[in-house]
Amino acid sequence: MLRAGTSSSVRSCLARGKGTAQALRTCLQERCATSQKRRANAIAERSLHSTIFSRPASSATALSRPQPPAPQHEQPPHVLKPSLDLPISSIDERKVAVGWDTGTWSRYHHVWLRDHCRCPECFHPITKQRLLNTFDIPPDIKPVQVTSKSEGLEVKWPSSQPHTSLYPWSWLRQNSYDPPLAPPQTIENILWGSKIQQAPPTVLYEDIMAGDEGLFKWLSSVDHFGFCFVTGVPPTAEATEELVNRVAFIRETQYGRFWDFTSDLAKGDTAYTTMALGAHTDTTYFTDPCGLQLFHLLEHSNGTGGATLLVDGFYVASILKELHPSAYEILSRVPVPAHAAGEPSALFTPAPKTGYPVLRHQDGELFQVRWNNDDRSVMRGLEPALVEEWYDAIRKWHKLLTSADSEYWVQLSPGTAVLVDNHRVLHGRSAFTGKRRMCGAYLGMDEYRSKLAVLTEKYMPSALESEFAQQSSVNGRSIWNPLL
Ligand SMILES: C[N+](C)(C)CCCC[C@H](N)C(=O)O
Ligand SMILES: O=C(O)CCC(=O)C(=O)O
Repeated sequence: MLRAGTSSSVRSCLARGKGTAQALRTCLQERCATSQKRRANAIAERSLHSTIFSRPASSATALSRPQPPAPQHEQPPHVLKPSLDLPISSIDERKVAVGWDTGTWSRYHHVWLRDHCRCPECFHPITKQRLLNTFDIPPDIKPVQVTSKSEGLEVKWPSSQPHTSLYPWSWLRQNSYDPPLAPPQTIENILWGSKIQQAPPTVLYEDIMAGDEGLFKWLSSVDHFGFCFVTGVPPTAEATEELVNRVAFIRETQYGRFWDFTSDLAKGDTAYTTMALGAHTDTTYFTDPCGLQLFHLLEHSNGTGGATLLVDGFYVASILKELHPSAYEILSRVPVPAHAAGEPSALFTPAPKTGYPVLRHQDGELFQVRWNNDDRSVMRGLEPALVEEWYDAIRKWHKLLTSADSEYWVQLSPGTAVLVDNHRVLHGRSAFTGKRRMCGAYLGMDEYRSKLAVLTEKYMPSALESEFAQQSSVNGRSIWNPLL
C-alpha cells in the first residue's frame, strides 16, 4: 500500500485514471512541477515499468530480470514515487499488475482474475461454489478497464453482457501468486519429548461438552501438540462416544464404529491381545490412514501393565534429520507396503500397493508420519542397492523412537481419555495381565480439520475473515474466506 497523505490531485488522478499507463502518465505529468520531480519520475518510470512487466529476453518463464520496456508497450507512466493509500493498477497483454508500493508488485493473469470473480453471478454466495463456466472464458481475455477503488480493484471485462468484477485489496494480496506474498498458513507444531509429562495438554470434559469454546481449546491443543488429554470423562462407553461426537461423526472401519475392546482376539489384530505394542501409527494399510483416534481405558483389574506410550513423530523426525540426514532422506522416499489381513472378511492394502514413505512431505514440509512395523508387508519394491541402507535407516528411526528422550509413558485410568493425531503422534502400550477394557474411535482427518476450521473462524478469525465478516457473508461465512 502506498503511504497516505499524498497530494489529493494525484489520488484523484488515480481514482479517475483509466488504469492504463497512458492515462496515468498524462495525469501525473500535468502535476509534475519541477525538473527534479521529472528526473525522479524518469528513474521511477524505468524501474516501475521494468518491474511490472519486464519480459526475460528469451525464456517464457515468469517475470524475472528487468528488461528495457518492450516497444509494443505504451510508454510507461511518468510516475512520481506515489504515496497514495490506494495500490496502482496497470494492464498489459496478459496480466494486471498491482503496485502495493514501488518495491512490491503483484501480477495476475487476466484469465485468472476472470476465473476468480466472486460476484453472485460467478460464485454462489451461499454454497461458495463457482457458477462461472471457466471454459467459456476466452483464453485471450483482457479487461477493457481496471480502476483502483477504495474497496478494491475494479475490472471491467469485454463481453456482450458487460461484466464488472471487484477484488478486495487484502484478498488480492492474500492470493498473490506472482510473487507469493501471504505468509504460509502453517500452525506452529509444538514438538515434544518425554518431558511433556511435566505438563501434558489437558482439557476438562465438562468444558468440551458445555460449548464450542471448550471444544476449540481441545482441538487447538491437538493441532499444536498432536494429542490432548480429557479429564473428568464419565467412565462409560456412552459418555466416551458422546465426547468423540463433539468433534465429528466417527470413521467406521473393519473394527466397527465405536470400539470397546479387550484381549480376546475378537478381531484379528494384536491390539486384541495382552501383548506389548511398539510405537506405531494405525491403519497404515489404508490409502488414507485414520486422522485422529481417541482412547479411554474403562477398566483394568486383576493385573498390571497396559501403560500407554505416546511419541511425537515430528519431534523424532526432526532429530533423525539432524543426526542422520541420509536416513531421513531414504525414509522420505522409499514406499512401505502394509496390510490388515487378520479378519477373513477383510484384506486391506493401500493404493498404490507399494504404499507410502514413513515420512511424507508436501512442499518440503513433513506432514505425515506413517509407521507400523508389525503391519508392514514384504518389502518387495526395494532397489537391491538400497536394501541394507533402508534397514539401517529404520534402525536409526527405531532407536530414536524408543529413546528415553522420545517416549512418553502414561498410565491411563477410567475418566481420562486421550485424543491422538494419528498422522503425527505414534502410540503403543506395554504388555499387561488381567482384565483390561479400552474403548474409543477413529475420526477422519478431514472431518477433524473441518471442525477446527469452523471453530477457528468463530474464535480466532484471520485478519481477512474479520475484515469481511460483515460483508459478503452468507451463513456466517464470507465469499472472501482465505480457505476457499
Ligand atoms: C483401535 N483398534 C483396537 C480398534 C484397532 C487397532 C488396530 C491396530 C492395527 N494394527 C493398526 O495399526 O491399524
Ligand atoms: O490397547 C492400547 O492401549 C492401544 C492399542 C493400540 O495400539 C491400537 O489399538 O492401535
